[in-house]
Amino acid sequence: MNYKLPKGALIVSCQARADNPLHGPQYMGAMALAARDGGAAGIRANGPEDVRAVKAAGLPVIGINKVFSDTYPVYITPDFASAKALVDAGADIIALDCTPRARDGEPPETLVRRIRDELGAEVFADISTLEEGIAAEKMGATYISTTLSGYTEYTTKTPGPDLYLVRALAARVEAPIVAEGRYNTPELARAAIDAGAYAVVVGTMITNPREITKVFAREVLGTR
Ligand SMILES: CC(=O)N[C@H](C=O)[C@@H](O)[C@H](O)[C@H](O)COP(=O)(O)O
Repeated sequence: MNYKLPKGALIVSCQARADNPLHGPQYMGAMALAARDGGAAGIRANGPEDVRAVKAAGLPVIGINKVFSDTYPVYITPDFASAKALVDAGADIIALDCTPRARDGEPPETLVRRIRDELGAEVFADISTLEEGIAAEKMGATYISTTLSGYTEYTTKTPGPDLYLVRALAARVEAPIVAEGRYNTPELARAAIDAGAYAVVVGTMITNPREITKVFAREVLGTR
């Protein structure tokens, strides 16, 4: 199988919410260029505007569309329309929440099939447990990513990444496993590959200067 993401890839997530001074496609486009020049082999970006901007780096783009709801916990590309907007903007791969949690509309198995068949895009399943990863592979997801470990109501957020989940998935799933979430040092990113990950996504510690500054400030000011 020919995957759009190369094996052993470092993927850089270029995201900045509205409250972040770096919010906006101009900044995220520049982040993607910097990430590419530093050796990233793929970019993860949120929303059609940022996806369009990060395409300029010429790397495979994993698009997500965060849509928050007062009623449902699922917010990462929760429906077909949000996925289609990303493909229209140039995303090569669509990441979506593949947990079985309640959402407004089609279940993940239908979304995965429609994204593959109707939009012709690879599917990147964001999951939080081993069982969800096994289910996402059966749905036909191209990649299985640990993105949501620690961010669902039934998983625990540890200070570090969930390397146990990477190992467990690598032992049970044929599809490429992507390690994502709190890979905050180069050593942890490498540990993910050693644990069986096909690729690793790093966001905050590469592309969020505010959060990186906080880490330094806590240490320097002794407010840890
Ligand atoms: C849970 C959720 O919504 N995660 C998001 C998914 O796109 C992003 O906010 C994370 O920054 C991304 O997963 C990378 O992780 P980290 O920033 O820890 O390297």
